[in-house]
Amino acid sequence: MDSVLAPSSTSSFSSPLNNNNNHHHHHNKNFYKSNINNSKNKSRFSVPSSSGICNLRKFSTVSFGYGYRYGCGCRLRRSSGCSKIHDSTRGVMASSASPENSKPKVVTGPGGYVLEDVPHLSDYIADLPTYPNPLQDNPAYSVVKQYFVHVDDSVPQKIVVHKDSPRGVHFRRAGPRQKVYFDSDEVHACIVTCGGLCPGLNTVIREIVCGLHHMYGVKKVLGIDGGYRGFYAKNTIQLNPKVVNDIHKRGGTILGTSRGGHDTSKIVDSIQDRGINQVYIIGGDGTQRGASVIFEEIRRRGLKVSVAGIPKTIDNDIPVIDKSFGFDTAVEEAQRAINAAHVESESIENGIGLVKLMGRYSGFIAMYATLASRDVDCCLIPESPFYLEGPGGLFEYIERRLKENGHMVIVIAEGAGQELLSESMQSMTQKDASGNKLLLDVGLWISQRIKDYFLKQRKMPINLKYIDPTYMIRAIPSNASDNVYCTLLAQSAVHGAMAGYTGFTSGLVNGRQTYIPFNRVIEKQNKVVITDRMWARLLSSTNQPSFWSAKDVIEDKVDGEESNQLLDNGNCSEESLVCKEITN
Ligand SMILES: Nc1ncnc2c1ncn2[C@@H]1O[C@H](COP(=O)(O)OP(=O)(O)O)[C@@H](O)[C@H]1O
Ligand SMILES: O=P(O)(O)OC[C@H]1O[C@](O)(COP(=O)(O)O)[C@@H](O)[C@@H]1O
Ligand SMILES: [Mg+2]
Repeated sequence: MDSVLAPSSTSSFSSPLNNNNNHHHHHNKNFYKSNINNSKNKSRFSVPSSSGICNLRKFSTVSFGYGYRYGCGCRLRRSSGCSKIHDSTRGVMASSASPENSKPKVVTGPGGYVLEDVPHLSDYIADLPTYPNPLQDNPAYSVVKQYFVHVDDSVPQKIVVHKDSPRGVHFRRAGPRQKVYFDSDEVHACIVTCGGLCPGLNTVIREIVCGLHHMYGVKKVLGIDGGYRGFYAKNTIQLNPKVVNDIHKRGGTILGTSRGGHDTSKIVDSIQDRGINQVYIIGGDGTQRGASVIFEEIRRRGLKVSVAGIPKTIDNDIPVIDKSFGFDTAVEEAQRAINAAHVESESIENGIGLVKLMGRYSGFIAMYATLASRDVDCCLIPESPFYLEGPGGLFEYIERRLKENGHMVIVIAEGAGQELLSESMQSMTQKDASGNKLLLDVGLWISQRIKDYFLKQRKMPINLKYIDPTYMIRAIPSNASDNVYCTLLAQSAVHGAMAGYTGFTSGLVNGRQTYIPFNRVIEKQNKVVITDRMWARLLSSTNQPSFWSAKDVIEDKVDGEESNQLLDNGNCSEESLVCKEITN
């Protein structure tokens, strides 16, 4: 690595990698106190409240960059006794700290090597003490040849390269570090789950709690009830290995979830008030956006609080990562609905089995469920516009399949054909509490259109059975492979937070666990690329029309340059998940 292009914009930048010689502070419980007292703004820290002086030993946060930012774990802060001091402190912080967001940390090296690094607490807090990683005394890990991840280990985003290709973008490899930035007793972690359900949420919760407890001896873990708003509007739940022991066998999230309710300053106030110093945020694209602004506010206040995201999305629409947890489970569960549709349609004359699957903007579940099943004759996804009437349209294809085969199965993603629906129904302006567009039910709509066309227009008897298993798929526990995947994601997040990294999402890139900066997971959406080989495989397995005219194909070949470029820069391998990152 030869240069840091854009380190954090805070006053002091010290690489976490070079900062391993501070462990002489180990067990110095008065560390914060002594350093605060050494600060040139020392007088600010001894303002008495009506209930006495706040216990400096309880301070969970320090920053020396501006000399007078601090946080406090004191429970009295919201009470009349302490609020004046703390509120005024927030005022001071707001006026003194840099208002702009942190800049991406990019490190370059020889041969076109680029590391898109994640922030570290030491980027904005000077002289943080480090401690030996407690894992080195863990008997389970004593057999591991290489205990700790090398400080320079990184994972390439693109693994298909040419002889002369530059080394390209890399992400920091996840895993335990030799030195950690939290003493076990000092850690007060919290976990929150936001957005829609996804198989595996409980496994991630379980493994964060057990990982913190068993690997790092952390005892204080708080569950935030009901998503982001739970930080300031709900009770919390104490979590320990006993409480979470068998939750991975249940669907949903034991913590509850919600959409909307993201109030950054109330959330960060709550984090500060409770003395929380590690925040684990499990959720989809919206949640990671929320996590990113929470991180920025925490950094702005100079708090020693690590923010770690774990990407959750049943739709698999988060970019960079190979695939999201719960996706395999969803594809597997979708087989049951597709099988039912097949059995039903096969058993009656001109039977049509129609299955709606989730996928708001990305049709991965529908595509993979179709490819896995082999009973599907047509798969409709949001990325591939289709039309109903006329040559090359859906109705013509249905009629042909019924004549050839006597029955057919159609899989449709919930976000497919929305533009056709909005033409015939009122426009889609409604949004959910998080600001996501509320979709019209494409399954009911298309069922009706098919029935009207064949029964009324063509006077051809058909039997259509519509199955909507969407919430049944989302609500089940994760399968075996997702359980293992969830464990790795959760443990990686724990290792990262303990090592002082922050503002990162834990994710699988080319089969290796990495830390990805928030900006990379929130800037785009992962989409099926319909001009790539995986969609061609699907078309050839179903024999469905592409719904593309020759003109469209030629036009797309011209536009295609862009998507190929995206593919090159993206995580997508044509042999695994074929995808495209689009800008929101
Ligand atoms: N741009 C944003 N900034 C801050 N918070 C957001 C943003 N988008 C969504 N959120 C919050 O993230 C949470 C989950 O978002 P949502 O879109 O419902 O689900 P998901 O995270 O699964 O995509 C909600 O509480 C929502 O308020
Ligand atoms: O009815 P809800 O809970 O809003 O969920 C429906 C949506 O949730 C999803 O599963 C995606 O949810 P997320 O954005 O939370 O990942 C979509 O497929 C679907 O449109
Ligand atoms: Mg989402």
